[in-house]
Amino acid sequence: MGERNEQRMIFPFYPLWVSTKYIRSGKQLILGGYMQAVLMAGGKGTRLLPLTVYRPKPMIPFFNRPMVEYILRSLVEMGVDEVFILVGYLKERIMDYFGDGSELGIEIHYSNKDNIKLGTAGATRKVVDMIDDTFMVVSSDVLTNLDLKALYEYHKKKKALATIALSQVEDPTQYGIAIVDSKNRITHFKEKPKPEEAFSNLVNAGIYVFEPEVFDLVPKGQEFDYSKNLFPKMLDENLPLYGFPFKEYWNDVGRPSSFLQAINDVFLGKLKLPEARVDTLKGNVEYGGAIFTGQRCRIRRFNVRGFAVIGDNVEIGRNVKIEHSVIFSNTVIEEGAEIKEAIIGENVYIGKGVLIKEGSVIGDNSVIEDFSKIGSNVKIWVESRIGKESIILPD
Ligand SMILES: CC(=O)N[C@H]1[C@@H](OP(=O)(O)OP(=O)(O)OC[C@H]2O[C@@H](n3ccc(=O)[nH]c3=O)[C@H](O)[C@@H]2O)O[C@H](CO)[C@@H](O)[C@@H]1O
Repeated sequence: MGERNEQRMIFPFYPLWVSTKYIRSGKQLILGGYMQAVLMAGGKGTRLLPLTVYRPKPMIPFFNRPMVEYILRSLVEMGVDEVFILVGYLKERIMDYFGDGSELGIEIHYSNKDNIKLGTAGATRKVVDMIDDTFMVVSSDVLTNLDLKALYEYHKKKKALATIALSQVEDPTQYGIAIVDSKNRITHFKEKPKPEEAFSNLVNAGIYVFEPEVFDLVPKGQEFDYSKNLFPKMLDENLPLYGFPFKEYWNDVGRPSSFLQAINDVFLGKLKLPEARVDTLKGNVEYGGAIFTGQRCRIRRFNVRGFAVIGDNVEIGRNVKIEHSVIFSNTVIEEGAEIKEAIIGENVYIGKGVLIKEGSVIGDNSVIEDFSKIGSNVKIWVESRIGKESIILPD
């Protein structure tokens, strides 16, 4: 909003409907020819702690790129020209990495830099004055093969005021659930239902299309959420809120287990990431597993089962066994260590013969000394030091 006001001061006689972004970007003044989107990236990612102590959830590396980069690239691919990123928690990490968006070929602006608690719809409200036409809002947490263009066109065809992409899941209790009528108009919506209230397994996938005027329903400067406030309000007022059920891959990476699942799904070809460059390095694989490494790694012959996804500058000693695990950058794993279904943070030292069991997460900058054992589902906080031959068990 601030930016537009500034521009209006510079060009005080531009009629209101001429958006200044056309002037900035030199794009053609064709209605509908310029697409804008909003990316929600202010959340804390609490369920992924300790991985989110030093990085916001969207910046968690996924095949050595921030997770959010994939959805941003999908927006670019569908023709989006300008993205407003709603930042908050650890915003600098996002802003430093993506800058003005020129490397991705889009124009990026950041909003809610003061991290005011406005909720997702309230924070979008702040940038809506800069948006002239139908636009998309996407969560930065999701990895999906959903055809964003098809969703956008569906919204247009239905003449909806808002359309929610709906995925089908087995357990809907962690999500917002919707019931649609035969024309896919949403008739009921409930955020995070109790098991007995779970009347549908069609869930809000965190990807929406809106007409800007919907935001007249959103109070300025107040906390207002899409799922808890805006969608129920639209239903109360009988406004056209549509669902777009889709069957393509979708994973909202809520927990360490769903993060590992998403990695596995890339190797299985279920989740397609153009940038993932998944390779199987034959010769290093004893049981038949797939390995993906970043740059400048020093790796001895080691055993992989399932997969090992390894960041930059990682050192791995002899006879290490890695099974369905992810190792972030700058980490050292000494001889004979065994790591199973775990996520090892950045700049971690894992001593000789250390055993890390399934479901564990080791926070950044930690040291696990020789022959220690980390039990199943243990979260080791950042900067921890686990002395030699220690045993850490879950609660
Ligand atoms: C209340 C809400 O939205 N619920 C939806 C959200 O649940 P979920 O519990 O995942 O909602 P979160 O609050 O974690 O975050 C949703 C999105 O909003 C962003 N964010 C969050 C808080 C904040 O202050 N600023 C901000 O930008 C997050 O980065 C994220 O991209 O996504 C699910 C799909 O994944 C949907 O099924 C839920 O209906």
